[in-house]
Amino acid sequence: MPSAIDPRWRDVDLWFADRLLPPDPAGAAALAANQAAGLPAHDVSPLQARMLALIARMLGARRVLEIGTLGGYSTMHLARALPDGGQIVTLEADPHHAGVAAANLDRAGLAARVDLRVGRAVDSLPELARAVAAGVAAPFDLVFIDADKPSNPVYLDWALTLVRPGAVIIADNVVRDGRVTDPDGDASVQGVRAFTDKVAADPRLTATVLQTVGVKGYDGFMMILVDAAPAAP
Ligand SMILES: C[S@@+](CC[C@H](N)C(=O)[O-])C[C@H]1O[C@@H](n2cnc3c(N)ncnc32)[C@H](O)[C@@H]1O
Repeated sequence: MPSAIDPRWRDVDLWFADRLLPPDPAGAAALAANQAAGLPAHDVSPLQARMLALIARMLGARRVLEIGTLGGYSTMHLARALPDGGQIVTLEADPHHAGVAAANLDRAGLAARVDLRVGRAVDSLPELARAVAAGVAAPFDLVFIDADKPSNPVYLDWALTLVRPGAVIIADNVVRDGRVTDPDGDASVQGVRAFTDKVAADPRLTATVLQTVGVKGYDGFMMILVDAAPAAP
C-alpha cells in the first residue's frame, strides 16, 4: 500500500505547477474523462509530464515509444513535444483504457501524431522491431516504460532492439514508496529489481535514478542513455 502523501509534497508540486506550466485545458479534460470512465489515476503528474516533454525536446526526438498509455495523458505531452512529422507509438493492453485515450487524443487534436496499438505490449513489440530492422520505420529516440512492472526486463530487451545509439529510455515507478530495496517484495518490485540488474550489467547503458515526491507520492524514474559504445565507468 502506498503511504500517505505529505501535504508539503502536494503543495510544492502545485506551487511550481502554477508558476511553470501553462493552462492545459486538453490535459485537464483528459484527466476528467479518465476519472469519469473509471480509469485508475496512475497517470504521471503535470510536472512529470512536462519533464518527459522536455527530455523529448532536448533529445530532438522525432520517434517516441511509450509502453502503457492509460488515458493518454503522458502520450499527449510527449506528442506535443514532437516536431512536425514526428510520431509517438503507444502500447496499451486494456481496450477500455485505449478507447478513452483515443478519444482524449482526438479531442486534443493530436491523433495524427499518435499510433495507439491495443494489445499486450509483448505482442505489439515484435512487429515494431521487424519494421525498424527492415528499415521500414526509423528507430526510436526515446522510450517511456510505464506499464506492468514485472515485464520491465523484457521491455528493456525490446527497447534495445528498437532505439538508435544515443537514445534515452525512461522507466517510471522504480522506487515504489521505497519498496524497491525489499528482496521479498511483490512481483512489481521484483520486476524493477531485475530490470535494474539488467541495466547495470549492460555495458552499452549509463543510468541513474531520480527519486520523486509530489502529488503522486514517493516514487522515481530511471533514466538510461543508450551509448553507441560500451559505457565509460
Ligand atoms: C501507469 S499506467 C500508464 C500511465 C500513462 N503512461 C500516463 O502517465 O498517463 C499503466 C498502463 O499500462 C497498461 N498495461 C498493463 N499491462 C500492460 C501490458 N502487458 N501491455 C500494455 N499495456 C499494459 C495498463 O492497462 C495501464 O493503462
